[in-house]
Amino acid sequence: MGVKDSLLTDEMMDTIIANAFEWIVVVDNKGKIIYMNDSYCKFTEVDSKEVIGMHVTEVIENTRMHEVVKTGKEELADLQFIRGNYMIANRVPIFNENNEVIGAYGTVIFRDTSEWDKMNSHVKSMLGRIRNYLQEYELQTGVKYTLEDIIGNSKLITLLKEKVKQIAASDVSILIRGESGTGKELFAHSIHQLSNRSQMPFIKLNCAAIPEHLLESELFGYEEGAFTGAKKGGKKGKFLLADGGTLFLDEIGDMSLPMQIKLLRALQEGEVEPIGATTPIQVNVRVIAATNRPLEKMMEEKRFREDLYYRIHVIPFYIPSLRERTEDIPLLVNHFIQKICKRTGRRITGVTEEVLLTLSRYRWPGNIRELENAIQAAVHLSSEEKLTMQALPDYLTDSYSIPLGEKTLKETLEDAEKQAIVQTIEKCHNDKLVAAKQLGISKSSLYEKLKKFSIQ
Ligand SMILES: Nc1ncnc2c1ncn2[C@@H]1O[C@H](COP(=O)(O)OP(=O)(O)OP(=O)(O)O)[C@@H](O)[C@H]1O
Repeated sequence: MGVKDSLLTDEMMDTIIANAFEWIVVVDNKGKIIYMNDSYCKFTEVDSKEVIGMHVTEVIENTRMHEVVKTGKEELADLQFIRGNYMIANRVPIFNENNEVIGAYGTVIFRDTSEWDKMNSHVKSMLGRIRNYLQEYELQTGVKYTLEDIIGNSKLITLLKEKVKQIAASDVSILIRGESGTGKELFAHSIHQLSNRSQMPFIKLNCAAIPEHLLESELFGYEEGAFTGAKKGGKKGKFLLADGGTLFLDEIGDMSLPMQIKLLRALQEGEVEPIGATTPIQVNVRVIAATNRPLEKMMEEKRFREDLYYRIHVIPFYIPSLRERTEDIPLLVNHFIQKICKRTGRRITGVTEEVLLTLSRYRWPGNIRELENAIQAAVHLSSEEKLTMQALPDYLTDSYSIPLGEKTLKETLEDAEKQAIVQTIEKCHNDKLVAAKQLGISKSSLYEKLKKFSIQ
């Protein structure tokens, strides 16, 4: 709605601009004043009608408005000394449709830079306090991320963020599924941070990273002298460290069957028995588990226990891959550029259209982690203000080329067929009937192909 159609009348606009907190001056292309608002006139002790037509240098000390109409270049946040004070001035040229400068407008934001200094130091001290508080909170609880750290405005991510808010307080177990690098850990932290346990510890254990024989002592701890090599005083297990808080079991699909039994027992009984202990210890822990493994198939093959599955799968939580939400790529790219520039002191303002298109087309098997690494490499390689195709790692720009000479024609065609099937099923959110329709084949022939290519 334009000003003319709105309830705002021209008189109202005049009053607002005349008394605006900012001082405003408008000049023509010769530097002659055509408007100066009341508050600016009061300060410079001139009459708002009399100044019209005067050269701006006759009215305002140290002005550069007459220069801006000559250069056509805006000058932002410039310091200008007026009547004994440094002020912060913005000067912006005005162009006509032929791109000729027809004038300029200037604003002065702070009448006195001490106001600005005060405000600046106040903001800085607040930021410092918040940072200290966050560091302390991270140190005390282990929580590194909150929902605000999850970047993305696609429908899928927005819905997931809503779901986090709904389920965080419920205190039930959650199983987060999703490919590697999709942000499972970020979501686990955010759920804990929004739960009633947020002031208690968030403890992470990567079940795939710990050798089988050490996993039990990592989870449940041990008593002094429990085995040769045991530490003096024993060791607290992750369960006890997480008491009152949340235990995040990453890569739970990689846990061996004997460990699954022990974990299930601890979850069911609410108690753990450190190795070498004679009595169990009560614990109150919420478990958030994560995996990229096909647990249902593993259950069929008796590689994952059904009872444990149902114990941890109270609320399923699926994080879509990056290729299912390419709308998030521009925001993520900017986020990572800013993050990396802040860390390295580089000045990169964005990416070219071509780069954005390339990034949106790539399949991102390593998801957001891979995107972050690619941007990091590009920022380091770039000497331009915007990231260009030259700065992108080769594999991103070559991703559509066919590996000539490496595969037979039959294999190449099969690869393409497989890729088309996987992508379509993902796009249809696993609805095979819809996917078959989109691929132009029957449901039974889709199932045949899934079997042929061992697609789960
Ligand atoms: N939505 C997001 N916004 C910003 N950064 C993200 C987002 N999702 C993931 N990341 C970043 O991507 C990286 C991988 O995230 P994370 O470790 O949570 O993934 P994951 O799914 O747990 O991976 P894995 O299964 O390999 O453990 C981290 O550096 C994280 O900060």
